[in-house]
Amino acid sequence: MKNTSSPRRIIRSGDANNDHNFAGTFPKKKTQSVLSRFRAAVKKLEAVFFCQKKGCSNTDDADERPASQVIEIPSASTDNSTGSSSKIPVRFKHSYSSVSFDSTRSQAGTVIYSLEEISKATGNFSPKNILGEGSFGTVYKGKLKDGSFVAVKRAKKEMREDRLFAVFKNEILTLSKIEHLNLVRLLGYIEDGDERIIVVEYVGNGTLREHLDGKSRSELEMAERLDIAIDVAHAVTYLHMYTDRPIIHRDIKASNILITEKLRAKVADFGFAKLASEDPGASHVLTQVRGTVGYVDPEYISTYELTEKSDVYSFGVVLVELMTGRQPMESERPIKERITTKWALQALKEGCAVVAMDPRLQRSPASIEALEKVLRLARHCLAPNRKSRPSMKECGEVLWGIRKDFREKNNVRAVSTAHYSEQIDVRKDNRDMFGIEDGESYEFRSA
Ligand SMILES: Nc1ncnc2c1ncn2[C@@H]1O[C@H](COP(=O)(O)OP(=O)(O)OP(=O)(O)O)[C@@H](O)[C@H]1O
Repeated sequence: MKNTSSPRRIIRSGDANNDHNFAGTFPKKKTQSVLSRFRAAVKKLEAVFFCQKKGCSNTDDADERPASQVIEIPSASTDNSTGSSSKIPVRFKHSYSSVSFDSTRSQAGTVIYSLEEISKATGNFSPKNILGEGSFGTVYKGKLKDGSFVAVKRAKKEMREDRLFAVFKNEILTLSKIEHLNLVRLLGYIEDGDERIIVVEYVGNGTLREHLDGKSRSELEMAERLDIAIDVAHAVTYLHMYTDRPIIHRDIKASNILITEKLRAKVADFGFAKLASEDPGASHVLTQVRGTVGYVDPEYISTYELTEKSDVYSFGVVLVELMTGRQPMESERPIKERITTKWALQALKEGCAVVAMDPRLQRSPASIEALEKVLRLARHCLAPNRKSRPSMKECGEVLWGIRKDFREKNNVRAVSTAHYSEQIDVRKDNRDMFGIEDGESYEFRSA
């Protein structure tokens, strides 16, 4: 997701071609039934995938974005990054590969909408229905015939066809495999002429970044921030552990976390996601570096090796954002504060984490304790060596503990506050009873 201040994407080009494009196009017979069109599409993609596996083609990675949206880091001249896969150190305990599809599962519940239907739903893509702009294109709010709301992601026309197809396909195929309360649900898609549209669940309360920037109606207190962190941890744990093959999101960031009316979180934007190999022994995939500046695992940048721990690193950055309210990089700040993770973890180290606490958060012993614990977990997630980082599941468990302690301590406070307000109420009753005006001094003596 993107707003004007959102960080830029990284694409590191020219390295191993272990990633593959989805080439080809969907069939376009409009008379076909919705389901049979989707099946045909998946079959075609499977054919391409198997062809790639046999070495028929070795195209570049799927998810290039337009040049204006990405940073291209020149490929390193070291032997693992010359662009020749033969020079890449083959350290695959197991290998991750490009997406393969389970045609029966991936179709479940997905609808192929007609352009007319979606055009109508969005008021002919009216600017007043624009929810935001991303590197893929414009996102509109749509209202379907049944009255339900959807988010309509319409790809930019000027995007190069093959690149666009790849991003589009990656998002559809990844989303069609998943179903979790904390992940934005794919509802359907459109491929019609040069139109590429993805229809997803509408999440109506903005992004986490907007909330942290104070651009939304509701303030996020510590309790809500802990809930959101847990929701994201659950969503990513599900991607890493409970799908048929692990999925690495590769772009976990505050602007890709959508907030519901109840202030819970849903992770969105699967344009960069990757599926793991079917080989259960594999430990990583060699791939072009994708992600957003400030969130990308430095070990992934330097080795090109992608594992689930790269998502854990990005999650560590999000934890720091949640506690400080700041963006990962703030160039207007004094030098020491420009890289938010560094600044906040230094404050933690010096025993003054509260200095880095979001000024919007209420200060209480319970919230300061939660802040310190979350920053400690973030430090763990941000470990330079991925082996030292916790799994996403462990992050979720630690956060559960933090939330439990916070709630208990907060409840104690709430109870004592309630007791205090009860006393105040009693006093007020007594005032009323004795007709004493507010502000007048009074004294009650026990009988
Ligand atoms: N499901 C949704 N429900 C409601 N609003 C959404 C939804 N998806 C996206 N948006 C809005 O549209 C904006 C752009 O989203 P989009 O996913 O296109 O960005 P993006 O392509 O991920 O950006 P980038 O790729 O540059 O990170 C978001 O910031 C958000 O405000």
